[in-house]
Amino acid sequence: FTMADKIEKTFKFVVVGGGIAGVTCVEQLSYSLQSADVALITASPHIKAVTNYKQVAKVLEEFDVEEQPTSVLEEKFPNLTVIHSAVNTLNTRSHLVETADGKVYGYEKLCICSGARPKLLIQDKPYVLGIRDTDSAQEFQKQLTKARKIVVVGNGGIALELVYEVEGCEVIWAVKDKTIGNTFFDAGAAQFLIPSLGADKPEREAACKRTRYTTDYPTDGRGSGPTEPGSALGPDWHRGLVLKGAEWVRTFAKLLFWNLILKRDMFISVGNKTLLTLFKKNFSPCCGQASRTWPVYVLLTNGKTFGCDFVVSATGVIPNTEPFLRGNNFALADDGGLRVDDHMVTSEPDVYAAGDVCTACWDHSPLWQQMRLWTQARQMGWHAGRCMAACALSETIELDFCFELFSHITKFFNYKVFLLGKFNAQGLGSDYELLLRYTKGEEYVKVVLQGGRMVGAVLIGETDLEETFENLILNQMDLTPYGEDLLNPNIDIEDYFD
Ligand SMILES: Cc1cc2nc3c(=O)[nH]c(=O)nc-3n(C[C@H](O)[C@H](O)[C@H](O)COP(=O)(O)OP(=O)(O)OC[C@H]3O[C@@H](n4cnc5c(N)ncnc54)[C@H](O)[C@@H]3O)c2cc1C
Ligand SMILES: NC(=O)C1=CN([C@@H]2O[C@H](COP(=O)(O)OP(=O)(O)OC[C@H]3O[C@@H](n4cnc5c(N)ncnc54)[C@H](O)[C@@H]3O)[C@@H](O)[C@H]2O)C=CC1
Repeated sequence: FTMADKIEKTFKFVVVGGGIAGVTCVEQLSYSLQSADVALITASPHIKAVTNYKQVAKVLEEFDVEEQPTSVLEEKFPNLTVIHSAVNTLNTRSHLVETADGKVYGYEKLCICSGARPKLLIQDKPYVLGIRDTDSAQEFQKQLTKARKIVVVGNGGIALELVYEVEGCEVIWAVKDKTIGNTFFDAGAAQFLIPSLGADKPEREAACKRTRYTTDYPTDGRGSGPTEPGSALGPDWHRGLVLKGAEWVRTFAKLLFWNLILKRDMFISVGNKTLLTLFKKNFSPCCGQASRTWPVYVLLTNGKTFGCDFVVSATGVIPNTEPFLRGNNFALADDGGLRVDDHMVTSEPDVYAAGDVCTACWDHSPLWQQMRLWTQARQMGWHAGRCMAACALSETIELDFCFELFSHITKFFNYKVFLLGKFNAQGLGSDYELLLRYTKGEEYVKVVLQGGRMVGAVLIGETDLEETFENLILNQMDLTPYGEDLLNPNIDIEDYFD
């Protein structure tokens, strides 16, 4: 039998993936073309739905995200069919997909929103864990309850959240950069945040304009199995999870080894007896661990060795492209994502992609860059849905305004964080100026100026400057006359520019 002999049904639109990109795409399609047959094929039993969407400013947005049963979507959109299975094969010439249960579906237009998975340093469960979906977060939590010491490798969003949240367990944080949080922060911001690592956490968290993610889900055994990747966790994923180690104490050691830097040469020897014995021969004990043996040892490129209960590899993501590549001719970007143009179209006819699986390869606005984030997954899914519908109706649409300016609202170490535009002067070379305002423990404000115009900003703490700064970046006003007054705390900057 060829795939074509087994076709169950042909849909006008098929979207693969029930994460935020896929669900937003499906919603947009079902809403714009109510007579069209739409199918959502997803490996996970629940979908991620955006709720309480609010536009904070022109591009800054916030929303809650809830994990919901797929029936909620089907009830809302009568033209939608949800198929619970993973896509195993795609044939772009015949416009067919085959799922893991052997069923074949035809499509006129397809959107791939299959997300990404952790780029682990080494695959070796349960000694090396990645965190992506609800299952992997629960596995991490389970392992942590038995752990005395863990090594966290990576310096991005997940590592930052983990080293702050984990309690009752010694944490060794292996960082290959000179400062912490390198994917979001420069050295100044890192310096501002470091004291929070040693400090007690506040009893009640500060109110925060941050996207909220709900990890509540029915405990009816419908959780996705280990072979089915679930959707990525998002903001607040650690809320509701107790992240405590075996030693239930409040005072715990958090070791920051700035010089523990390692990457390519990092070697992880996992519970294999031979390796362990060999390894122990050269093992130079540190941190008072001489008398213990550990399930796993980590040798860092600075020559230091650490034993621990397990390693968290928080070292970025790899787009989930594999099932779609065989037999097709997709152009891939250097980061492994499916290359898409400004209409979210891949290099294969009638195939679109959105969210973490794709790489935005259009000419970006000078103030935007792709980062694999929740907000961008929503924006891309929405834009892909609009483009697919417009194409079916022979209409043309422009790239949406949200891609004009990079914006991200989040929270680290219990501080509100707003990132705007070229917040770390990305790609500006040396042709920029920085203005800084820094109040220890309260706020960190950084403005990136180029030719007297604001092109980026980092706001940490309760600054209330986000809307004004977003406006100043978007309108590209010449700020030279204001000089350093721009950040003068005694001047109400909002009145200034009204
Ligand atoms: C721990 C963690 C914390 C995060 N925190 C934040 C944050 O604070 N702020 C923020 O902006 N972003 C955050 N992110 C990133 C954010 O979650 C992702 O960028 C976003 O969820 C990506 O959405 P997506 O729809 O592209 O992919 P995903 O959410 O990964 O969804 C992919 C979907 O595709 C399905 N799928 C995969 N393969 C197949 C297949 N072959 N067939 C059928 N279905 C398939 C999966 O089951 C899933 O439903 C975080 C990520 C993690 C892991
Ligand atoms: N609050 C937020 O906005 C959050 C966002 N996220 C997003 O979720 C996704 C996954 O998060 P992360 O895994 O933290 O990815 P990331 O891309 O944010 O960070 C990866 C980190 O790993 C480091 N790294 C890579 N290879 C390494 C190696 N071999 N050895 C040591 N370090 C290495 C990189 O320098 C980088 O610091 C990202 O897209 C991230 O933006 C995650 C958590 C919170």
